[in-house]
Amino acid sequence: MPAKRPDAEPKPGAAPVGAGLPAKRPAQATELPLADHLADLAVEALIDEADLSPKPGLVDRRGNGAHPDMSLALMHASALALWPCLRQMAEAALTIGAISPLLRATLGQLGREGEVAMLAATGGVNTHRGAIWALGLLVASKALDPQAQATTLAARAGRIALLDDPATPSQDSHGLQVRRRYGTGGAREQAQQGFPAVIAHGLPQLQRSRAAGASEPHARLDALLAIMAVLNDTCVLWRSGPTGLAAVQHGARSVLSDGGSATLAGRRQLRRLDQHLLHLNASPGGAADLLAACLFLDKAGSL
Ligand SMILES: CC(C)(COP(=O)(O)OP(=O)(O)OC[C@H]1O[C@@H](n2cnc3c(N)ncnc32)[C@H](O[C@H]2O[C@H](COP(=O)(O)OP(=O)(O)OP(=O)(O)O)[C@@H](O)[C@H]2O)[C@@H]1O)[C@@H](O)C(=O)NCCC(=O)NCCS
Ligand SMILES: Nc1ncnc2[nH]cnc12
Repeated sequence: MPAKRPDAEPKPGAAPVGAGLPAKRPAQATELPLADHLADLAVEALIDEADLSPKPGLVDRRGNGAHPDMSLALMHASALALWPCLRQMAEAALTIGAISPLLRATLGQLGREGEVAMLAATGGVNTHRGAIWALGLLVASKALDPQAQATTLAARAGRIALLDDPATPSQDSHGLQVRRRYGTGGAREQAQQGFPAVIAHGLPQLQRSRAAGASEPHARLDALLAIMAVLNDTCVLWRSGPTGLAAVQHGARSVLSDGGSATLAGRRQLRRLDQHLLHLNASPGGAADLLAACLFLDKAGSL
């Protein structure tokens, strides 16, 4: 959880937290400005994703997976460094009030500033570029319509992503190089289509696994696997090409078809997948970002 901020403190003389409210209502939802609350939820989703273990090929509580330049502490530092940028994105959406070229340009500028903050916090390592993109759009979408549920939020985020940002630098990213080489879409297209990997796969799997009695960490691991099974992850393609992507997608499906991470057979498949990905130097970093988006939508979609 991010550190509690000064403006989260009750004002002197204010009614005690929860006074007159049903006992279980989260105090934070009623006390904080919406932009602060959405930034808190987004950062919490990033930290929950990083902590979740055992994730194949990724940084988690066990170690740095296929990323010699990352660690769990670095992921946490990166997530916390993104709070101001995510808050400003929500604030911009609240102020501008509608999907428009101005909102797109403002989010683009804030996103680039967020990337600078991330790189400063990590000493130049790209820990969360895809997450800034996905969560930035989703936080803005929720700020535009605080009552909206997950599917509507993701679809509206997609409409923002479809707008051009004239200030987008013509930098040759890994994602663009992969797109040229293999003809697949990446983070941009996933957002523009309304995050189908999350809405049609990650979130339903999260709910199915919970309903089947899986613990919360197992349900979240299953949601990650459901995303991995369908995503054209440019992080995987960049590092290990179509062979790596096939291994990720096939391996993730095998865990789920063997009963998921809560079963002994599923855990055996998961261990095999982790070893295989480390051998290939493959990392499903894009799927990890989308798991954070899924966890954000799970909470923000039911506020
Ligand atoms: C539109 C942008 C997302 C840019 O996209 P593009 O594809 O051009 O750029 P990339 O730099 O490749 O970043 C995309 C990141 O998105 C993640 N990702 C990959 N595939 C998907 C997918 N199908 N769906 C969703 N998300 C996906 C992925 O992030 C993770 O991978 C990171 C590590 O990747 P990489 O940099 O390749 O690093 P390594 O493999 O470690 O490299 P080596 O060590 O081998 O050198 C990991 O940390 C995760 O974060 C991709 O990295 C968007 O970013 C953009 O336009 N930004 C500009 C500002 C803006 O407009 N912001 C809007 C704010 S709302
Ligand atoms: N847990 C993780 N490990 C490696 N790259 C990531 N990008 C986002 N989350 C990640």
